[in-house]
Order: sequence, then C-alpha cells, then structure tokens
Amino acid sequence: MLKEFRTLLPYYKTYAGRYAMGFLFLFITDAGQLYLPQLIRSVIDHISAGNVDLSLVGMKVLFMVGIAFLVAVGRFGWRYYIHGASRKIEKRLRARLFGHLLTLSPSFYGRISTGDLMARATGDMHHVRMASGMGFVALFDGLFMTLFIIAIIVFQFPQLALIVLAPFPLITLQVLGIGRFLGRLFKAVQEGYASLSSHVQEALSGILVLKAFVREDSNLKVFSGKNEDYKHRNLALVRLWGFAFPMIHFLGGIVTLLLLRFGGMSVLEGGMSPGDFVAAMSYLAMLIWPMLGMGFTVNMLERGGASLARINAILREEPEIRSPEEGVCCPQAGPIEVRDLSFTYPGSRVPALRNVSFTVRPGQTLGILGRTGSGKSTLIRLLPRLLDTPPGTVFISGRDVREYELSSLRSSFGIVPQETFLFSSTLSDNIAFGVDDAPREAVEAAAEASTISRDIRLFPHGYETEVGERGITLSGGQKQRIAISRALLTKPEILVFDDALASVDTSTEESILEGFIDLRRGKTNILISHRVSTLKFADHIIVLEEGAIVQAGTHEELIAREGFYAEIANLQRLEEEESA
Ligand SMILES: Nc1ncnc2c1ncn2[C@@H]1O[C@H](COP(=O)(O)OP(=O)(O)OP(=O)(O)O)[C@@H](O)[C@H]1O
Repeated sequence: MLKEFRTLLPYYKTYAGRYAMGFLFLFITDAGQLYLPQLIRSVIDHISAGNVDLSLVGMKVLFMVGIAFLVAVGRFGWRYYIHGASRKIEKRLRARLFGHLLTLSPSFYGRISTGDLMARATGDMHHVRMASGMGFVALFDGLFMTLFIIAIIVFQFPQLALIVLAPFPLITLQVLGIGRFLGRLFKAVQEGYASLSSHVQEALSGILVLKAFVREDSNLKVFSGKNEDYKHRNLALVRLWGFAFPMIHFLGGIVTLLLLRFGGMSVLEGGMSPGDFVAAMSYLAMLIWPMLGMGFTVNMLERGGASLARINAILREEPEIRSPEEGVCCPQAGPIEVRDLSFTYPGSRVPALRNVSFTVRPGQTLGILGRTGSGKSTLIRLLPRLLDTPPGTVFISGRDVREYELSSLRSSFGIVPQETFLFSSTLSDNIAFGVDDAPREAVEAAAEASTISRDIRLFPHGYETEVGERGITLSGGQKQRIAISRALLTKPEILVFDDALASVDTSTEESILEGFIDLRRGKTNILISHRVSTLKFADHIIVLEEGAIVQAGTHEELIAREGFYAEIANLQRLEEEESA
C-alpha cells in the first residue's frame, strides 16, 4: 500500500516547509496538552496539603489558561499548514490526472467508463487528501503522544505503569490486523462507487433514449441493485470499523477501572498523592486518543493507498499514439497518399481496411462512398493519427504522417464528425472552439458558410445563446452546421466531412456545398457521404466495401459504370422523383 504513495513524493518535497510548520504547531499543541496534567497535579497537591495560597493557585490557573491558549493557537496552526498542504497536493494531483487523461488515446476511453473516471477524480482524490492531511496528523500525533505519555507514566508513576501499559500489545495487534482487511474493503467500496456513478452518468447522458424506450423502471431496478451493492460494501466496512472502534474503547475502559482500583488504593495507603492520581487519570484519558489515532491512521492511510492505487493505474496508462521525439512541424499543402493501408482494430479479427491505396492532390476534393461499416470513418481517423496509423501507409506532402509532430499534424485537419458534440457554452464559443481569440467577424463568416447564421438570427440571444445542458437544444441539422462552422473557422489544410450533412435537407446541403467549394478553393477536402448529391461535388470518388476500394473515378465516370455507385445514384434519383 505504501508504495502507492511514491506518486506523491515530489509534492511532499515541494510542501516540506508547510508540513514542517504544521508539525511544529502540532508539537506545540501536544506539548501543551502533556504539560497541563502536571499543573493540575501541583494545584491539587497544593490544595490537599491544606496550605492554600490563593495567589499561587491563581498564578497556576492563569498559567493553565495561557497554555490552553497556546494549545488553541497550535491547533489552528497545524490545521492551517497541514490541511493547506493536503489541499494543494490534491489540486496538483487532480491537475496532473486531468492533464494525463487529455494525452491518452481514444482507445483508452473505449476501455474505461466516464463514470469510473469521474469517481477517481472526485471520491478517490478526496481519500488521497485525507491521507496526506489528517492521516499524517494522526500518525505524528499518535506516535508522539503515545511515546511521551508512556515515558511520563513509567517515570512518574512506575507503580501504575504495568496496569496502564498491559493492554497495549493487544491493541496494537488488533489495529494492525484490521488494517489489512480495511484496505481491501475500502477498495471494494470505491469500486462500488465507481460502478454506481458510471450507471448514473450513462443514464443521464442517454436520458432521451431511456425515455423513448420507456426503460425508466428497468433502469431504476439496475440502479437500485448497484445502490444496494454499494450499501453492502459500505456496511462491511462499518461492521469491521464498528467492531474495532468500541474494542479499543472497551480495553481503555478496563484500564481506567484498574487504575481507579489500584491508583485509588495507593492514594488511600499514602503511596500516591491525590494530584498524582488525577494526573495519571488525565494521561490515561489522553492515551485513548493516540490508540484510536493509530486506528484512524491505518484507516486513512489504507483508504488513501487504495484510492491512490486507482489513480496511479490511470497515471501509468501510456498514450498509444505519441508524437515522434524529433517530429517535423506542420504538414505543408501537398498531396495525401495512402499506400496499401490495412488496419485491424486491436482485439478484432476482421480487418476494417484492406490494402487501400489512393492519392488526393492538393486543392482536390475526394469523395468517399460506402455501406455502413465499410471502413470510411476508420480511414479518415487514420489520416491524422487518431488511430495508430501503420508505418509507411499514409503520407502527407511526401512524408509519413508518423514523422510529423502530432499536434501540428492534427491541427492541419479540420474534421466534422458524424456525431456532433456541443459544449455547454454559447453558440459563438462553440463555433470558435478550435481557435484562440477568434474575432467576431470570423465567427460570423464561418456561420454564414454553413448557413447556420440564418437560424442564429432567430435565437433569443443570437451568437450569445447558451446551448447544451444550460441552454437551448438544437436540432440535429443545426448541430451539424455548428460543427461545420467550427471546422471551417480553423481554415485547415485538409477538411473532412464524415457524413456531416446527413441531418440537413438536400437544398440546405446544396447551398452549404456551393459556398464551401468557393471558400475552400486551393485546399484539400474529403467528403464522406451516403448521398450522391454530396459526392458529385468531389473531383475524385472512391467506393469502399468491406474495407477495400471497389470503385474509383469521377462522378460522371462512376455513374456511367455498373456498380454500387450507379445503383445508389439511381435509387436516390428515383426517391427524389417520387417525393417531387
Ligand atoms: N473502436 C473499434 N473497435 C473495433 N472495431 C471497430 C471500432 N470502430 C469501428 N470498428 C469496426 O470497423 C469496421 C469499420 O467501421 P467504420 O466506423 O470505419 O465504418 P463506417 O464505414 O464509417 O460506417 P458508418 O457509415 O456506419 O459510419 C466496422 O466493422 C466496425 O464494427
């Protein structure tokens, strides 16, 4: 468990000063607490001796108030420094985790659910903070107080030492024994939490589908199962903790009884003064806390270790697609060559692409047609290395895409994906997403080009209208046109439409494409579509079937030839004639 904390060593070093200050204040608090029974003892002995000197008692009481004040200042001080350090560490670790998540390849997100990641970034992070804050305090406090109280008891009340210290080995064994179980149970609780939050996250993201299929009740049932499971996992923890905690109290209670019996007798027989007795009782009461503190320490460190293990598992994930050590910057306007490209998804037995070869000259528009699942999206994801492009298969301006610095390669592309994602922000922010500080005129020009500007004018706050969870809901076609504007605004060397006009009607499609061809003159474009009405704007078209190119040519050439393209063109012409 402790090895998991290695991740935090650099942060502990950074905040070593804060921890040192915190422990200094903790030392002041503990020293003050340890000294108070000595003062009480001397006041009681003074009074019980019968020679009451009120000014002396008053002085000692004043001194006690002073020490109590020091203890209060000490408590503020350690909280300020140690909790402060643990909050700063939590912030840094969270930033590191989020930064790391952004570097991971899309395939990673196919393996792990968003809810699980959220649980690691929130619940687990909380336990790591607790371990680095209260966990350390309990550890220091437990060790310091235990050692000093034992020393004081052995030196000042040797006749009581055996009674007070006898149950210690038992308590230590108990605390260490349950520590191992606790770690396992905490891990199970965190996993239960991750599964529960994954379920809630998915249900809420897919709420429309859930309602459309009237699956509220069955979903609630699954949720209740997970909720119940989470409760059970927590209760297992509560049972173990609930057993251990009172056991320590019970052992402490027995020692108090023994102390009352033997200490009381000793006072009556004159072996101990009443002040000694009261002081011994105070130290015993104080000893209970470090004993429990040991339990707390184990509890919090185990919890923190289990959570840190879950965070470390993510931090250890390596991005599958990396930028080369000395990557070449910025692909220049040049041809895109795909040479004998075959690709099989990891874990799949069927290749998604087979021996695909083609060239798109700069300034050309390539059209891609293919049945669903024929490999179109896979092909365009391989061009900017959104998937791990095999070496020697994709070249831009004569250079293998694997030689380019990754971010410069990707920024030369503008991709309008099949499924549009809009952020919970304004329309203007969504359009300007790919460009820092885009001027308003550029945003409006991009909106004009995709024809979404007409709709925006009708929205209550125009470009400042909020979309997504906090604002209006857009139609599928409106979302697609926002995504088109977003890609156009970045003025990419290569623009890809992955079936990006599927949700707009044919007349809107036509006006978008006419404006688009004009705007993109001299730049390279790739249009994936199921519609021949889109593909006819392309200079060259390839037809994919089961991952292989089965036809290639211009619109006119393909129409004139027998094959899938001509079949689709005919079907769509008939459909248009029927609906006309
Ligand atoms: N992440 C993945 N892991 C494994 N197989 C995948 C993955 N993504 C796609 N595939 C498979 O690869 C093949 C090609 O998929 P792809 O998404 O490229 O098809 P497409 O032509 O774009 O289809 P559509 O027109 O329906 O979007 C399909 O058989 C699909 O099941």
